[in-house]
Amino acid sequence: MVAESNSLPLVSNLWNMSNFTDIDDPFTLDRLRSTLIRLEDTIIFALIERAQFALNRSIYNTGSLEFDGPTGGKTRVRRYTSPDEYAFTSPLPEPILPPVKFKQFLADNDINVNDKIMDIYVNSIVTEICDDHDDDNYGSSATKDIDCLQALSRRIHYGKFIAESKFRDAPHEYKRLAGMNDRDAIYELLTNRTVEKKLLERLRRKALVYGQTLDQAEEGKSTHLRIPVQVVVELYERWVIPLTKEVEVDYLIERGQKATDEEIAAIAQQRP
Ligand SMILES: O=C(O)C(=O)C[C@]1(C(=O)O)C=C[C@@H](O)C=C1
Repeated sequence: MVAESNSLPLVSNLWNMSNFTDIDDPFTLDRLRSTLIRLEDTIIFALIERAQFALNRSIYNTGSLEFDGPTGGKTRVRRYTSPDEYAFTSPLPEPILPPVKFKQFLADNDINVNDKIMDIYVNSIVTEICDDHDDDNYGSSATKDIDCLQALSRRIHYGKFIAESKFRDAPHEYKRLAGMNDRDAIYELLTNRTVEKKLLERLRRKALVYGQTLDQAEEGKSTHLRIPVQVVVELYERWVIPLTKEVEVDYLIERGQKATDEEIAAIAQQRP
């Protein structure tokens, strides 16, 4: 049996059934951006969860993170059949739930930057948020690592959906630039500096509020933050946004080069 899902659920977890069957077009830029905003919360809380444990350097020796704990379990409930979930381990066990038929939005592609995310996470992120000592909480630390990695991966690969939406808004222009393999021009065209600035300001406020222990009466005044605000903002500035844009450029190059003139005309008619 194949379960039906008319639209890609954007707010609930995608490997569950959709609550969003009544949304006409779940792929407008505004809707997609609202998912990115919600994922900010997921990422900040995942980092806070990880930061309660020490760095425990030894768990990052080759092979240590390749365990079948949460990844295996979530695979069984079809997490990685969802078009915005990319597993860090393989091979994956077969899901025990029937497959969901997701509405096709993305063009076929095999863009996957999980190796880069893993490298950056291990060498530049977890080292910033955790105290550098060993507290023996290896299992808990690794479990929280998987949560952080999976949330970051989902956010960054969401760039494909954003890119497809942008492509449909300006198909001729993206096809032309992709035809010239002009990555820089595509990068400029997809960049929205106002959105990025607002995002970083919002993130600063969220990290400040979510990171508080609330052991002081007045909100916003707590001196005990569970994670440094600057680390969260820099994480986005240095890694999350640039990697999302890299995914977007990769996707748009492939998308534009493969699109036929007939397809471009049809898209332009749908989204004048
Ligand atoms: O919201 C968009 O338009 C995106 O492409 C996403 C994003 C981001 O990573 O947050 C990336 C590029 C834009 O400059 C703005 C924001």
